[in-house]
Amino acid sequence: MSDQATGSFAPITFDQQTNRFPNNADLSEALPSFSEEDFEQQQSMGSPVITFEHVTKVYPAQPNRPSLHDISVQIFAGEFVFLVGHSGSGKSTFIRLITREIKPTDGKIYIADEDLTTMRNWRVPYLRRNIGCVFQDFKLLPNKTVFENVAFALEVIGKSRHVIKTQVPEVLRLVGLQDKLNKRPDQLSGGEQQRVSIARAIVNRPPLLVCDEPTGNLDPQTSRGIMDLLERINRTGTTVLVATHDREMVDNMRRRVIALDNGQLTRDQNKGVYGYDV
Ligand SMILES: Nc1ncnc2c1ncn2[C@@H]1O[C@H](COP(=O)(O)OP(=O)(O)OP(=O)(O)O)[C@@H](O)[C@H]1O
Repeated sequence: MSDQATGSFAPITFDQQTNRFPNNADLSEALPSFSEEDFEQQQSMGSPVITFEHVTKVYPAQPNRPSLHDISVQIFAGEFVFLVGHSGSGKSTFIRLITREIKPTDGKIYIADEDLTTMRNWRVPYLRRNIGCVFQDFKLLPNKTVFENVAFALEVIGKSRHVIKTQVPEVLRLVGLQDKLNKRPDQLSGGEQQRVSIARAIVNRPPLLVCDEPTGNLDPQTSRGIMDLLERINRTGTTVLVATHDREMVDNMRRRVIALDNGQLTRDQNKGVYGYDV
C-alpha cells in the first residue's frame, strides 16, 4: 500500500474570534486552507483546543482510587501530542473525558471555549461533530463498503448527497484508498481498515482528532504508515492527540509527549521520547 496519498483536504477550524465551535451548518463550507506560516502564527497566538483544569476522575466502581488525579494541561491548535503511560494509567479516561463520554468528578474541561462540565446533553452531539475519533479496533460497519462506511458519518449529520459525493472520494484519496471504495472491511488489511476509520473520523473536517491506540493492532511497518498519515492530517491544521504504547513511534517522531502514571501527569515534554518512567 502506497503512503504517498494526496488530497486537498483542509479542516474546519474553531472560530478565530470566539474560539468556539463553528456553527455545524457551516461545516461543509471549507475555510481557506492553512499555509505553514498561518499555522505557526496560529500556534504562537496560542488558542487552546483542549484545557484540563485540576481534573480528577473517580469511577464509582473504584471509589478509593482516582483514575485521573488533579490533571491540568492545555493542548493548542495545530499541535501533535502523544499521550503515553502504562496500561491503567488513565489514557482512555483522558480521551473519554474529551468526548464527554464521561464527566470529571472534579475540575473543569474546555474544548475550545466550550465548558464540558456544564454543557447540556443536547449539545454533546455537536461537540462530537468537531472531534474525530480513531480506535484500536477500527469500529467499521462490516456490511458496508469503504465508501459507505465513510459516507455514513456524513449521512447521520444530515449532509446532502452532493457533499457526500464530493467529500468521501476526496478523503479516501487522502488516506490512499481511492482504489478500494467498493471493498468491504473483511476484504482489507488491518492497516487499510485503520485508514478507513481515519477517513471516517476526518471526513467532516473536525478541528480535533483523538486516537486511542491507533496502531495497537498493527505491525511496525503498517503502524509507521498510519502515523505518517496522522502527521499529514496534522499538517493540514488539525490538532491531533494520540494515546499510545508504541515506544518506537514516539521516539522516532519527537513530538510533544504527555505522560500519565497511575492517574497523575508525570511529564509534559516538547519533542519528547516515550521514556522509561512510564
Ligand atoms: N468504567 C470504569 N469503571 C471503573 N474503573 C475504570 C473504568 N474505566 C477505567 N477504569 C479504571 O481507571 C484506570 C484507568 O483506566 P484507563 O482505561 O483510562 O487506562 P489506560 O491508560 O487507557 O489503559 P490501557 O492502556 O490498558 O487502555 C484503571 O485503573 C481502570 O481499571
